[in-house]
Amino acid sequence: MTVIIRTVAELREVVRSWKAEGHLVGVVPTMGALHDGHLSLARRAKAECGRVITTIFVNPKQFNNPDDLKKYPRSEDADAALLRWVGVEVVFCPSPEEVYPEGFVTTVSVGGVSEPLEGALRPGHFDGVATVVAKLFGMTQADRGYFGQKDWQQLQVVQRLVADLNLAVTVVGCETVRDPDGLAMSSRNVRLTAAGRQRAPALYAAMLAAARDVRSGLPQDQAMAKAAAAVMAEGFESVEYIELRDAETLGAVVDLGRPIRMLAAAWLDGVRLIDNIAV
Ligand SMILES: Nc1ncnc2c1ncn2[C@@H]1O[C@H](COP(=O)(O)OP(=O)(O)OP(=O)(O)O)[C@@H](O)[C@H]1O
Ligand SMILES: CC(C)(CO)[C@@H](O)C(=O)[O-]
Ligand code: BAL
Repeated sequence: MTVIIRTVAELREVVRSWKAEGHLVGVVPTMGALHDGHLSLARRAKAECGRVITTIFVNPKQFNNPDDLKKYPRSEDADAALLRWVGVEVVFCPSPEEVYPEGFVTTVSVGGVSEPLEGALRPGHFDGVATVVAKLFGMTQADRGYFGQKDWQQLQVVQRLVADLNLAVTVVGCETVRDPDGLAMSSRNVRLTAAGRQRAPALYAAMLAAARDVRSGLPQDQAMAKAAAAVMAEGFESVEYIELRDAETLGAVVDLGRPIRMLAAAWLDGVRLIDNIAV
């Protein structure tokens, strides 16, 4: 049975009873408007944990753009139905006041890995993410937390947060789920026009081509510039970045022996798409 819980007190009560029964508890943090990407995280959590909580909370603190927050898709009833189908035990849907009651003043700020790319382009975003994720770990007392590789930099920020604060949770990074044409699933995709949706897979295609170019010896800068040009030729409004970075620190690639990630952000139809691949 799937139960919807809205208060921290009730959640703590349920988790206390699960732990007393010896269950491993998994948490899948989301902002709702669920798609198969989210459900893949929930299924993985179900396979690995005795009890699973999916959280649905559109966290105002991580939106640097008020318009983006206002337009963020919300579909709680449909989300609950999908989670019931996957069999998660609890859907935790707190109100903003429950998460940030009067008097709340703490901000968790992860250095280093939070600073470039998304951190530079969305000021305050990762402070908002780190703060709410730390709170969700505290509220759920989860043993395992499931995050998507689609938000690669976020995943590295969460790993750093857990390591630096010695949080007793294991972070599990899950593969990006894509539509058949290659577009990474994202809640914001519903805001694309039909024509934009047709063009959107060009981002992933350009990244795959750039990875092939780099492997066959084209200098990094030229390969990334070629990819950006290919995306613009498909009618994207702008490319914020297509870059190769150290996969863990998100710093510049200096050691070719370490894992490298290509990360991109681009605007299409007024929607900001992000993606990343291993190189
Ligand atoms: N296509 C995907 N494959 C795997 N995991 C995903 C995918 N999309 C989102 N996730 C993961 O689901 C969790 C919740 O993400 P979130 O609710 O922000 O959804 P989203 O689709 O990324 O929405 P948006 O990017 O528009 O904010 C995050 O850990 C995120 O990385
Ligand atoms: C991890 C998260 C749920 C925190 O609000 C959010 O950033 C997301 O949906 O990726
Ligand atoms: N999926 C990452 C959360 C955000 O874009 O705000």
